[in-house]
Amino acid sequence: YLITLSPTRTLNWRGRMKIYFCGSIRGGREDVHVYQKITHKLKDYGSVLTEHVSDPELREDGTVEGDRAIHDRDVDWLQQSDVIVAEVTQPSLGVGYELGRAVDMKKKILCLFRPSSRRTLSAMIRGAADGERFVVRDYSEDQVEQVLDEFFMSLRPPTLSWQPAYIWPGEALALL
Ligand SMILES: O=c1[nH]c(=O)n([C@H]2C[C@H](O)[C@@H](COP(=O)(O)O)O2)cc1CO
Repeated sequence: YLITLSPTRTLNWRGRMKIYFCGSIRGGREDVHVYQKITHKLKDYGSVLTEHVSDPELREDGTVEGDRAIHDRDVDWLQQSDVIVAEVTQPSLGVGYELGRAVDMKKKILCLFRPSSRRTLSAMIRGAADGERFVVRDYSEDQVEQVLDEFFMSLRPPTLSWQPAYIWPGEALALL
């Protein structure tokens, strides 16, 4: 009973996550095709709150009122999200800011960097990695799916302390 119920719960949890995807907008749109690939794959794992980031048609005017609305909406989405995935190859102030706020909110974070760009990732991102809550992965474009699968499969569902009977023995061991 325990063994059959728990994997189902875990799968349901994985497919229903709220995912905040970060990618450069005003920092430069050169990598938008990679953002599309990532967003497409992320949908296997839940809903992507920031789908507009990967929209090649995205146009924004940059008015003060508009910017405040974008900022407040995005901070609210960050708060709601279960996990943050950021493509950090193209440097972006907004993405850096989002990551800093997300660290403060103690969110689970995956940063994806492509060394083939010949850029060097900021020390404030590479140096924030702890391999647990803040993960930085070097990857190439053709590895998008594999890298995301590995990351999401490594996530553990939140502990349901009020529902201990549904914890699979394997998970219970992992939580110890
Ligand atoms: O129009 C926008 N909409 C929006 O959601 N953002 C957020 C999401 C992106 O992950 C990030 C991009 O920041 P930047 O524009 O500084 O590159 O900021 C940023 C802008 C423009 O700065």
